[in-house]
Amino acid sequence: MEVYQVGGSVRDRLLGLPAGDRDFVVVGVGPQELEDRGFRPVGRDFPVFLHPETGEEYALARTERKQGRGYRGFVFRTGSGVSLEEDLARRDLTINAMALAQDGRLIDPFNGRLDLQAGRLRHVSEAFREDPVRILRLARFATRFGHFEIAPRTLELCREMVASGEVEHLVAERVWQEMSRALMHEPPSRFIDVLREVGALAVILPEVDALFDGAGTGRRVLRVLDRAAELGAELPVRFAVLVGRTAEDGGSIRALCQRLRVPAACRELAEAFGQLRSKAHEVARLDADRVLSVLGQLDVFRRPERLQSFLLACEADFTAGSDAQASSYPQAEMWRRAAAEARAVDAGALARTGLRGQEMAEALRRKRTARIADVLPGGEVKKC
Ligand SMILES: Nc1ccn([C@@H]2O[C@H](COP(=O)(O)OP(=O)(O)OP(=O)(O)O)[C@@H](O)[C@H]2O)c(=O)n1
Repeated sequence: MEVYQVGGSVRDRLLGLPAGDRDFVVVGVGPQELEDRGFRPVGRDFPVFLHPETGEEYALARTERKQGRGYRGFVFRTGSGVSLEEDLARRDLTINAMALAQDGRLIDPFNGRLDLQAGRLRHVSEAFREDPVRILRLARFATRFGHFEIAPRTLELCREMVASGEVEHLVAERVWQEMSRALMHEPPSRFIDVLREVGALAVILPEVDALFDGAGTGRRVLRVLDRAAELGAELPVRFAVLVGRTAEDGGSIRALCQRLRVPAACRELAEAFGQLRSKAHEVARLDADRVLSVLGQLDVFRRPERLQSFLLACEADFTAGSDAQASSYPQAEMWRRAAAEARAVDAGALARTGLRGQEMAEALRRKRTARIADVLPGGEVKKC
């Protein structure tokens, strides 16, 4: 049996990048022979096996052919008759379609190395069409390798795939998997730009796509996204600034997140950012009651860590782009101090004085607003 290292680990090795997971292709044997050698079958849809010692993935060389729509619509031919070249030919991009033989020889029938050197993302063959996830992967690689260009025919192919309705059948988990990885590269706006360029954004994130129709909100959102990346923001912050402003058109961030099965931490921050960003910027003009109400909406009493992410999203929003007056965000410090003061009120001590229910809530509110007022620039409590 012949064994070849294939896919992303070969690409990254040629780029001199640290090795991630290695994948292997096995040629010249069938599934039974691999099992006889102690490999454990794991693939539900494809014949993939784990090496008995290293646990690395070994797949039988296979060809795929599309049957029906969506991610599960594959039938494939596999077995000892499929060659390495046939296997490589059904892969997505030339830079991902190289193989390394055990003696160190590079097998590169589609000139992946040349494309890697030239900084070019190019599909291997028309078989690219078989899997719409590849559009997202293309956009992700374009983001990860920021200086790479996408071959015109590859872009055209993606547009044709979108036009044929293929992208509508993407499984939510796969979309989120690619998007969440892509947003962590720099600058993350490239991911959105590529998806827009091929028309896929309108299908995957129509709410975000719509921001590009009118007064420049879309471009502005992308600047904020890149600024969040510059500030070293985590995924929830990047996601929040990307989708937060879709609520302004009456859209529902919740519905968007449910559709894509976005994790709760990302969804909650996006909703908070969407609702509260303007108030956060204006803290100097808010009275203590309003400040307390925002802190309550952010749930900072039960989840103090949320404030930090929220403020980072707001900072990116406030300081992004050429039209920003400010490069710093002093509001963040005000919010932190206000939150610290509000949290310092001893609710337990109040409860021990015998206050209950509404009275207790009111007393707590008054104590908190009094302390918050001390650290606000105006220094006053609104009388109500
Ligand atoms: N939709 C897909 C997914 C994967 N592949 C092929 O399978 C290989 C392994 O895929 P995967 O491990 O998911 O990604 P990598 O390319 O290794 O990239 P990353 O470093 O981002 O994991 C890819 O290189 C590519 O040859 C493909 O052709 N089409």
